[in-house]
Amino acid sequence: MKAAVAGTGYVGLFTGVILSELGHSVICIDTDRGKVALMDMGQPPIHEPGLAPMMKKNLEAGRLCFTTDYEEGCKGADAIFIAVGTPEDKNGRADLRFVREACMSIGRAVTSDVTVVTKSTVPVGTNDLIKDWINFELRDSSFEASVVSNPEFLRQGSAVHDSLYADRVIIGADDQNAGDLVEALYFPLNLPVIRTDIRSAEMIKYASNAFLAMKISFINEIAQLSERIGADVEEVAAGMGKDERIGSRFLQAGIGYGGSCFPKDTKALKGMAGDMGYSFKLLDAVEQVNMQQQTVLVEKALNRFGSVDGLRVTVLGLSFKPNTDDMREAPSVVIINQLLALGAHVSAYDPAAAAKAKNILPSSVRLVHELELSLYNSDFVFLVTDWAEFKRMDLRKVKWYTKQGILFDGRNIFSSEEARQAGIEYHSIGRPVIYPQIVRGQTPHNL
Ligand SMILES: NC(=O)C1=CN([C@@H]2O[C@H](COP(=O)(O)OP(=O)(O)OC[C@H]3O[C@@H](n4cnc5c(N)ncnc54)[C@H](O)[C@@H]3O)[C@@H](O)[C@H]2O)C=CC1
Ligand SMILES: O=C(O)[C@H]1O[C@H](OP(=O)(O)OP(=O)(O)OC[C@H]2O[C@@H](n3ccc(=O)[nH]c3=O)[C@H](O)[C@@H]2O)[C@H](O)[C@@H](O)[C@@H]1O
Repeated sequence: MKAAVAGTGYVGLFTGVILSELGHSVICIDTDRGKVALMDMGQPPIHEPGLAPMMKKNLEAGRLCFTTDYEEGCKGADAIFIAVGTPEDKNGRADLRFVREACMSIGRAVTSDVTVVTKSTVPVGTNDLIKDWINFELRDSSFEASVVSNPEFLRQGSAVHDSLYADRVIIGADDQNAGDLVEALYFPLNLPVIRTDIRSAEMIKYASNAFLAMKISFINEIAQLSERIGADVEEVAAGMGKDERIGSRFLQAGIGYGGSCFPKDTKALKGMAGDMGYSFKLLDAVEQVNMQQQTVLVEKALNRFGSVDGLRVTVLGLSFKPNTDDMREAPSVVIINQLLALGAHVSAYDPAAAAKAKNILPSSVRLVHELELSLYNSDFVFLVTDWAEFKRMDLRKVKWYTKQGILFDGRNIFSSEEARQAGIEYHSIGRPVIYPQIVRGQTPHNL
């Protein structure tokens, strides 16, 4: 089959690459010329493990190509996917500007009846608008658009796996044939398919993201309490997660969720509820806890040192999660700005996100290109993103290279035992502080 995909961010590019991997002929359309030129040469504009070889293979096989031209893209397409961004607007609602522009371009370009498949995360009811926007452009022709809601559930950093082995494919369609067409496109993946009406499909996406965000905020509150009460949140999460009704995933306590979706989608869902005269009380708390959690590392440092004014801090990890260079809503930005406001000197290291971070962080942040170098001579270390490179690190390096061997781990990537053996002072989330073995006559403060 032939598919077109409008928008080549994470979701659009993956939709295109995966559909071409399944043997379909795919053309991806993006208004960003620079991006299209890059992708035409086989270079993905995002850092995502496994993407580049898959993209190159399908480009070379002639199943995948890129364009800025909607007429070229839409010509003969059995289905046209919309995967443009739906960022937060100034009121916390989803900004549908790009979706609307894509619809207008599709409506002007198609030369037959068309099935439009919405991958972008859009508020409930938007697919009705999408249909209207496209059909308005088609008003002088005999053609008509059908719409299908097909939300995306991939995670950045594991998008190849998530796409090939998705837990489910949601197909929301009022038109049976349009729904069948989308189901046929995914057929080779042999995934569980759930067919629903359009509004339920739209809601499934927001409800899923909000629920996952709630799970994270819940475990972060348990972490706060564990610290105060003398429990270990890692033990608690492991014990809770064994209950199949709860499940072990998304119970990792830390410095709060970030990224391009949880923050904006929880706000948008709250906004949708508000528009219906309903106050979504749980989501208020989820957001509040998340904001509080982004400040815990700095609070711990203030408790430990009294003031961080003039101290040198190494921040390990800048992207909002590992295996991506995405800096959107990254907790690192909030944390670094807090540190700078308190007079600390910040050096940072990230295995992939330095280039993107450079445009976002204040110029006073020293971006270092090697882990060991970033540690050298600092007063303490903040671990902010759980990159595998940090998990593999010999923890003794914190003792060897920094002034006092003090690590604040915002992702709990080391066990208390590892910290003990490395002889460092180790502060983490929801667990007791580990101090190096006290040598006679010394306290943790002058070790
Ligand atoms: N990033 C993620 O991991 C996931 C994102 N989503 C949702 O998917 C949608 C897309 O998100 P991202 O891929 O992160 O988007 P993005 O914001 O990274 O990229 C959007 C792309 O669309 C292009 N674009 C804008 N207007 C256009 C137009 N009129 N025609 C063609 N291209 C146009 C932009 O140039 C850009 O390349 C959003 O609704 C998001 O909530 C859903 C699941 C996962
Ligand atoms: O709609 C979207 O865009 C996507 O949003 C999330 O995916 P993503 O944002 O890529 O990454 P996650 O792995 O969900 O992590 C989000 C944030 O939560 C944090 N997190 C995650 C899990 C956890 O247990 N604890 C925790 O703090 C991560 O560090 C990160 O900052 C969802 O997991 C995807 O299913 C969804 O498709």
